[in-house]
Amino acid sequence: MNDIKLAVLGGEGVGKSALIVRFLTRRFIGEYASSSECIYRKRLSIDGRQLNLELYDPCSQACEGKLTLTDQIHWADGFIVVYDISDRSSFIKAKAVVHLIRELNLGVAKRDADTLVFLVGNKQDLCHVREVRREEGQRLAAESQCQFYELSAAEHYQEVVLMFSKMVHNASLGGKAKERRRRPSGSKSMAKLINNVFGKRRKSV
Ligand SMILES: Nc1nc2c(ncn2[C@@H]2O[C@H](COP(=O)(O)OP(=O)(O)OP(=O)(O)O)[C@@H](O)[C@H]2O)c(=O)[nH]1
Repeated sequence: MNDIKLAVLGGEGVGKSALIVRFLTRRFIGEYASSSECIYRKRLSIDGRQLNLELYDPCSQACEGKLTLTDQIHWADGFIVVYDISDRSSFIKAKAVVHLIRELNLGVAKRDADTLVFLVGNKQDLCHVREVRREEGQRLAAESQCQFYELSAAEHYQEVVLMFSKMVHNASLGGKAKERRRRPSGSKSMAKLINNVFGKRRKSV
């Protein structure tokens, strides 16, 4: 069975957990416990093949044993780099992350380079307070050979699922045999994820 490892990266509060939880549970919850990094696991069937999906959700705050960004990049097969369209500083951070991925992935085959980094402008529902134009995201994606999405974890369930499904599909075709840096701890089962979302959320919506 194939293992697919995806890292959802980006600045603080851009909606990384919201996107992951939306994809895994269909739900959008206003606030998430985010004091620790974690890996969510899910079994998927894509094109008739069974896959073990691991989704890495980093913790933006300093926490013990936290993977460095470089470690995160080495660990993953594919990257979803998220910014918040209503926060320019998050776009600058996303740009830096994309550039670092490109620097560290110089040896990756061109086909993989094109398909395995997605740039995602989240919180499209906040377009009335937009600070990053859609064209800027598109330009960065084109310059950096990423696929571009602008969507809202809060309002666009179908788009979120499509985006993750496309990435899983691309990563499953990548057939990567690269050395993986496995994390023995810090993983969460679906039960724990649901507990995290519903039992420990910081505040309700
Ligand atoms: N309006 C709106 N708010 C969103 C959306 N996605 C996430 N949020 C909100 O943005 C805030 C941060 O969301 P998180 O999912 O915790 O973001 P994160 O990137 O995981 O945060 P850290 O782990 O702390 O870096 C929360 O208040 C979410 O409710 C969205 O699509 N639209």
